[in-house]
Amino acid sequence: MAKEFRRWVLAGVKKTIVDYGMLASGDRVAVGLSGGKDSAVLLHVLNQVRRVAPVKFELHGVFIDAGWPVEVNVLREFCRREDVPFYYKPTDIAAIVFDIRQEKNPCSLCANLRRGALHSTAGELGCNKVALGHHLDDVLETFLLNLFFTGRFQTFTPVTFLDRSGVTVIRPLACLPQEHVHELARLERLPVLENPCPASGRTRRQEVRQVVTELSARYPDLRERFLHALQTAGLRNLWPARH
Ligand SMILES: Nc1ncnc2c1ncn2[C@@H]1O[C@H](COP(=O)(O)OP(=O)(O)OP(=O)(O)O)[C@@H](O)[C@H]1O
Repeated sequence: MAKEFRRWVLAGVKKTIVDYGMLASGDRVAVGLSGGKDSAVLLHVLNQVRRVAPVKFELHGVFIDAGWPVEVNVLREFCRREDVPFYYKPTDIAAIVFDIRQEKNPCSLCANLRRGALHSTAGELGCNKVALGHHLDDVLETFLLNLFFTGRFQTFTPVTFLDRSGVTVIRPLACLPQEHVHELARLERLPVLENPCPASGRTRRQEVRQVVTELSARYPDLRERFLHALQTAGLRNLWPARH
């Protein structure tokens, strides 16, 4: 059963990679490791894809240290086990967000700074791609966050080319619901670090996550329907721009 599940997840991720043309021969991919389950699964699964894929690409694990105490050696050891080089980048992000800027809603600034540091570190390492561990629940939550708080239809895309840094961001787990990502992390006993962020657990994203949990108890196919809607959305079905 567990073997079947592993195979099913691997096949799903491979399909997403092929469907969206995420990887090509010669790619050097910086895999953003946050210490959380999602990015641990991302590295583990990409490494399996690497072993069987017809295209040859490299993986590099990258951890951006925002300035909170974390057990970085756990990530170093995880990368060693996966036989992937590990890079550690110290930064002052926590001090900028909480002490200097004293942000009331710190999450988006913190995420932007971490992402900026990850892209520039990828560039320093000669990586042309950055892989992030966002899964289908993240895509849905981001869609709802944008709808509820900014009035826009907008969410992460599976592949995004960034003009400024010249790197391409890929999200190989984008079609996989969170419960499957977490189940694989459990089965494979992947390392998970405690999130030391003081804002963790009381964010708008947590609020929307609760909404998704409630809605999916009532409409169990919600995530799959949302994914289908995203993959088949046509502008014809939306309103035209106003004159
Ligand atoms: N400190 C970091 N260093 C490197 N990459 C990071 C870092 N923080 C986040 N990332 C990357 O960005 C993705 C999305 O970040 P986010 O903070 O939303 O994490 P998450 O959805 O809780 O996922 P995870 O379970 O991996 O922490 C992560 O999956 C990871 O690939």
